[in-house]
Amino acid sequence: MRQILFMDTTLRDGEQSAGVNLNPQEKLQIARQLERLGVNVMEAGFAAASEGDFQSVRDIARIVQNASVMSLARAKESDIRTAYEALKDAVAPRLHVFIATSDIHMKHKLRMTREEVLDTVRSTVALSKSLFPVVQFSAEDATRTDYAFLAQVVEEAIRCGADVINIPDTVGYTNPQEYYQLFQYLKNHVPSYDKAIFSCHCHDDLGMAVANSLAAIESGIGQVEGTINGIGERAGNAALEEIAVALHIRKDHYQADTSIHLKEIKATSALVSRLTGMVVPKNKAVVGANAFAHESGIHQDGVLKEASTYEIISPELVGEEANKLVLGKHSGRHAFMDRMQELGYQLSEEERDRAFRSFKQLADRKKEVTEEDLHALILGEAAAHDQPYEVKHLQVHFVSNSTQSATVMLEDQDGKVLEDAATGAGSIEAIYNAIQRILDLDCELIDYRIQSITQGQDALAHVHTELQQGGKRVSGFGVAQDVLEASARAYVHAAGKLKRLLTVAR
Ligand SMILES: CC(=O)SCCNC(=O)CCNC(=O)[C@H](O)C(C)(C)COP(=O)(O)OP(=O)(O)OC[C@H]1O[C@@H](n2cnc3c(N)ncnc32)[C@H](O)[C@@H]1OP(=O)(O)O
Ligand SMILES: CC(C)C(=O)C(=O)O
Ligand SMILES: [Mg+2]
Repeated sequence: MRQILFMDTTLRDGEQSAGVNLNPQEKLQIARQLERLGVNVMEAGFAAASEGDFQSVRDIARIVQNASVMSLARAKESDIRTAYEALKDAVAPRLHVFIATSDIHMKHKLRMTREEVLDTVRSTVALSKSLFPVVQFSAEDATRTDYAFLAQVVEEAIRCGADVINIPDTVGYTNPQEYYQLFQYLKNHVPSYDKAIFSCHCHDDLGMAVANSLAAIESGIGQVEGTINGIGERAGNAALEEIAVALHIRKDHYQADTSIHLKEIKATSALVSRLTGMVVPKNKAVVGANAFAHESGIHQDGVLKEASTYEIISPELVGEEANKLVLGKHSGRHAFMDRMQELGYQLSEEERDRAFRSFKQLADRKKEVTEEDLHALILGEAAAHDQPYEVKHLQVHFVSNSTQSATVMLEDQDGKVLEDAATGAGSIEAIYNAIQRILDLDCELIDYRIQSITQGQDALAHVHTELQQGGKRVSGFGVAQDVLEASARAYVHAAGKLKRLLTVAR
């Protein structure tokens, strides 16, 4: 198995994401975590860019023991010497010197001829090599560079001392097949190809950064570059965690090893997201919140029987706690019953059917049915089945700044339907008056409490009531998504008990 080196540039190219600005402490925190992750090289910054960047590169160079620390530098003597000052205390310092080689960049940005660029490559790579044990040279915008000229530049860079040659797809322009062929071309047209390690560096403008990186690896290169969570300039860089996991899961295909401790992936991703403020999309591969979540009944059933039916990556592999079977409207009985058992409910066949029906009704209205919902559901079911009356229908007419009216329909245990209407100062009072009329009660509401037991806009409401009449005091509760419905259920629960007690006492 060949070894693929991982060069992480979260702290340099990643920080080039619009709106991201890491302070030196935050960069140190990320650097420590990258070391734990096991990257071979970390690009700590661009030392000549600012005083703050210089300090960060120097601080990181002083603490990192198990990875090479690198700074970016333009092909300019002053940038190279500044990087040298920042990196001189590193255990394994490395310089990354770059210049653009595409006609577009040379003509419009650098305003240099090919000959001038070649001369600059020779002199700056040689200077870099006189200061650093390891020099990486990048031909910026390589994928839009004339291939013959690129081969010439690369040969000169290796001849002048470059140890690593990076062929960046700076603007995310290439595709897997073309990038693969470009490395093949260089292998065949750069005489000193074998004297350097070739590296890929991809951007995601066309959404192909990871695929392009994997194609480069297939073409035989030794180093891959990218960032955690794929953050970076414009659409970002290749996501290193995705590449590491792809190489691991498809080892049969890529036949390559890495030094990445996959278990550190989740922690690294979370830290980078928190400190940069770049939120990881839920559906992002490997580290998204939904990466190990199954919602549909058929998938959940498969995963419960054998996880590999729908999971090619086990969550534990990347430091994620466990997969998640999200209960929602696409879930089936297997997942529902599995969760019920997990929550400690031993339900009879009949209770199970009833609970599953209620769950499906709730799931139709709610994005995700949470554990609290399930407890509430069972609680509500229990309440509904230990009482003489059930709310069948509720209609409330609300008029602002006026008396409210409600029509309530109840069903008793024999299936008899009872209905009445009443008014009240508020909607709940109107409902309660209607229920009192139906049950022929003249009770006092001692306590009424409402609580949201689940989270979000579609949370379930839990209402508690206490009623008193003729020296008898009873309580009841009701659960529903709608507050008025939960209130009606809670009142009917208590009123049913009260009616029973008063009848027995007579
Ligand atoms: C593909 C990449 O990601 S490259 C890295 C990009 N990262 C950054 O630019 C972040 C840090 N950059 C900075 O802080 C600033 O741009 C600095 C400090 C580097 C330079 O700032 P300034 O001196 O004000 O120059 P400015 O950024 O406006 O322009 C860049 C200059 O560098 C030149 N240049 C660009 N790339 C290179 C290179 N690889 N080698 C030599 N010169 C270069 C440009 O031609 C331009 O030169 P000019 O001033 O003679 O026209
Ligand atoms: C500095 C270089 C390597 C770069 O980030 C790019 O070309 O994308
Ligand atoms: Mg880049």
